[in-house]
Amino acid sequence: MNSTNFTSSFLDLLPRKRQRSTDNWCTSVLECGVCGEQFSLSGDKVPRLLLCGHSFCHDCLTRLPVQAHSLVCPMDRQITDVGSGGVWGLKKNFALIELMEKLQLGGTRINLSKSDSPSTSNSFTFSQMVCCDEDENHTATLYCLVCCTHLCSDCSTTTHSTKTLSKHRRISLEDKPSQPAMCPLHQTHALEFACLEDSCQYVPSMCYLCKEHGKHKGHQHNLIEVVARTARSAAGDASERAGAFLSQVAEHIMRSQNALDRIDGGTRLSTSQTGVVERQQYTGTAESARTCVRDYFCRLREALSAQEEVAISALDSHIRSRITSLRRLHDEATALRSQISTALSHCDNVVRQEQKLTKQIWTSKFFSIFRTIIPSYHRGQRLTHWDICWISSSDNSVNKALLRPICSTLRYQSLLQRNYFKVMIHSQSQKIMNLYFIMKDNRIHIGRKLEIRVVTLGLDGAGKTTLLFKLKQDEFMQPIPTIGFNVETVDYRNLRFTVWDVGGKHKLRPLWKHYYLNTQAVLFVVDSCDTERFEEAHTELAKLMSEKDLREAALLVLANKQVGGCNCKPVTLIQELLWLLLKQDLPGAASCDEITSRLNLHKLCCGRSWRAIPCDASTGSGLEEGLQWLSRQLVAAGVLEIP
Ligand SMILES: Nc1nc2c(ncn2[C@@H]2O[C@H](COP(=O)(O)OP(=O)(O)OP(=O)(O)O)[C@@H](O)[C@H]2O)c(=O)[nH]1
Ligand SMILES: [Mg+2]
Repeated sequence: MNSTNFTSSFLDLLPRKRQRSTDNWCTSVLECGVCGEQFSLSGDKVPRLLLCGHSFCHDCLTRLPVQAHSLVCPMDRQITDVGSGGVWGLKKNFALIELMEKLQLGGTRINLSKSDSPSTSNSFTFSQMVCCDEDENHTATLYCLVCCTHLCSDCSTTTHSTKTLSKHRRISLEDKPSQPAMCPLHQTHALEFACLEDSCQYVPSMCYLCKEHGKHKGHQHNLIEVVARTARSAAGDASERAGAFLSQVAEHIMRSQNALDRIDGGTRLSTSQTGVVERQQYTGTAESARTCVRDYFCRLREALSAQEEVAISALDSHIRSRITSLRRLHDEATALRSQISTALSHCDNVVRQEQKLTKQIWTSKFFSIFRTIIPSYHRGQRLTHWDICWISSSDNSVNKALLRPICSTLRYQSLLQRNYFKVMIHSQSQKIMNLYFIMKDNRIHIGRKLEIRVVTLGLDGAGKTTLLFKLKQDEFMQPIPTIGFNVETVDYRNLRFTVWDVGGKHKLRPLWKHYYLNTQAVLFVVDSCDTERFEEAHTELAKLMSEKDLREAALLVLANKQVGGCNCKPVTLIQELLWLLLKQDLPGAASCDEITSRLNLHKLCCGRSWRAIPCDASTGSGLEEGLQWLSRQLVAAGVLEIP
């Protein structure tokens, strides 16, 4: 039945005098304002309520545009927030639904159906007043499914009073099926019962004959209406639960959407005072957090840049002060340099004058020496290479000037010794200038020092390193045992001794041979107190003396650890105490003569220039004597002569 039928039936219910005035009201209240179709109690045409109070059917609302979860009322443009659940989130217009239900139950026949047929779906049907088939004056309230008759209550009792007819099933007229379904096997009988047997393989609906005599005989069964009502109520419950669940889901969706909106932000519609709908952009918490972080780092950068400025300005001021002080120092240094230059030039002048003077002095000194030598020669005393020695040097300038007058003088003399003459010619031809005259102990030297290579050997603990440091620095030290070697240069008069001190431990002695080559003198140190090791010292010395590379080397045996460098034993209490305090030169120290004898030096060093000298590294006594002897021996051996 269409909407017009429903409206007219409804209006029939109203008092006649009100029918005309309420005509428009019924139309607007019971019909959707968008599609113009009547509302239904459920389904697509159920009325849903907007915030502004207007109701529209569900179907039309779903077709309206939703912007930012908001619907605009097609009537008055008011905004309704539908949330994330969409149209499903809108409340049904229960007042309208209740009204429609009351109209249905109000004694007047209202047929609220949800038929699938297009003609009846989604519409109410108000049936006409049905008369009782037995008596037209009666209004039918029952329908007999077997007789297919409309009956009032009284007529139903009277007509179906017999035993057979009383079994006819009669239903309320409201439940009368529009087209009663007929049994396919017994086409004159309606389908009244439903089979409840799970194992039944036949169609579950059955007629009376099927139940009593047919395939469903003996099966559990119930009335179709009862089964349908049960099923309907179960479906209703399920639908209710689904609806509740749906609203829960919608609520969750709405909450999550709200949370998302709070985080992300977005757009919302709002109505201004003038009634214009406006879009409003709002920011989420994420953007606020980003802004906070940006602000923080911005402030941090500003603070850093301020600190940078402060640091740079402090650095600048420090640099400025340093530059100022350095400039001042530079100026002072420049002034000092000019003063020193002036002083140097004065010094140069003085030196030049001094050199002239020196040259004259030396020339006259040489002449006097020559004058001494030459008369000696005249007297028959022969000049040997011991008396005159000539050493080369790279320093040409001064001595060339010195040699010239000497040479000329010597040429003038006719009585020159052969060696002497040869030396002078040699010097002229090669233009080598340093000159040494060694006249017995009376030496004169001009030029650089003579290099002498000396190696110090001896047993471990003899005092080699102590002696070396005493020679070099004139101080008594407590050295650690030497592993490897020490080397020092010691200047003595016009000589420069390069002294190699090699460790004397037993396992280091095989390394001694690497120091022999070009050695001009050997210092063999003996611990005078360690008498028990004299034999060992003798053995090592004997090995040394047999070395080919040391054949020409002078040997100086230093009997170390002797007080005052002499052989005296401690006789006074003070001497005794000194020995004990310094742990030197114990009373049992052997004398130099004893050491000479114990080491058998006379035999061991036969044919070589050697000497044994007592010494003391703590006081340095005996060292001067040793060096003096050594220098003489080297000169005597011709080590200092020009080859
Ligand atoms: N009483 C006394 N002790 C000395 C003297 N000379 C050295 N000594 C001590 O003897 C010890 C050994 O001295 P060093 O110079 O190390 O002996 P070394 O010959 O170099 O020994 P190595 O390096 O092992 O070959 C040290 O404790 C020195 O202080 C001395 O003249 N008198
Ligand atoms: Mg040493």
